[in-house]
Amino acid sequence: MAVGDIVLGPNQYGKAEVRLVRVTRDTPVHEIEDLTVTTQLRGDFTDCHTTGDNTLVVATDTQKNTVYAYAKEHGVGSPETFLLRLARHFVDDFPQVTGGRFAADQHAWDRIAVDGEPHDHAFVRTGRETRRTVVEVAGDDAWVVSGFTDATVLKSTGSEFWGFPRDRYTTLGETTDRILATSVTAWWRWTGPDVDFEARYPVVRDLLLATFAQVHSLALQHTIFEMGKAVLEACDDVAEVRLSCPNKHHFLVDLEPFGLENPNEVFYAADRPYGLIEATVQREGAAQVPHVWASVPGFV
Ligand SMILES: O=c1[nH]c(=O)c2[nH]c(=O)[nH]c2[nH]1
Repeated sequence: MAVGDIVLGPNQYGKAEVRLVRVTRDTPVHEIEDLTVTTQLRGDFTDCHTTGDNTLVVATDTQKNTVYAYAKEHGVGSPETFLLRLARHFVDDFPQVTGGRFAADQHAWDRIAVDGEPHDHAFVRTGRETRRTVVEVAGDDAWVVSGFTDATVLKSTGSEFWGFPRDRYTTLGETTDRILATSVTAWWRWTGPDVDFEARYPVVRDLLLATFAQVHSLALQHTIFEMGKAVLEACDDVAEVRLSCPNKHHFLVDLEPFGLENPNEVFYAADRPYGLIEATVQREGAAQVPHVWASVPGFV
């Protein structure tokens, strides 16, 4: 092949955002699991792209059907386990599939309370954050990242911001007591695929949010580093943590024109612009896996 010939570069394909609701109804107390699943296969698909020969193409419709059939046959369980099981099927059962990317968002439901009791089969979607996972597979290797988006958190004190450089464009005042609010997007990479994800996910998630609450913040940068550090210190099965946090500014309203004092009580919650603070927290010298992070949405 001569230099300059047109060739196919990296590619993947699959079904995006398969909406799956699995009801477990073995007893009168039903359980629901609600996921949005994306499958993307990688492998020997050159002929399809270059000549239209579909001999090796596992149709995206088949991929979608497999998601539903696997939910019936194997149940869902943790989204991570569900994706690993799907990934192994596509890679092990189709020789042309060498790997892929598999992603799931989990939508949370609570039981509706009736007379103070949780109802057996009626649910309300919670406004909580969305749990997410991405699984990357290449041959026998698998990498799993878990995380969540849109966990909106606020502390009404315990946050300072001062000591920053001042130039002729600086108007921001220094403060030793402000509201700190953000919508946490957090992702962490597990050291391997053999993790009890259902047990470990809430441990990491709760630790991140508890650290947000407990750290006396000198900057949002300071807080998010401490959040990641707390997880790495407590969890041997987590290799690294990535956080993306918009600084949801709360500006003190000037009530002086109305003859009122405002000792950090009345704020204007600004929408835009917002500071966007992002960081990776990792173990020194640890091996990096940039190809996994390249497929995690929402990171620079
Ligand atoms: O926690 C903060 N970090 C910043 O970098 C910054 N910049 C700013 O204007 N406010 C803040 N707050």
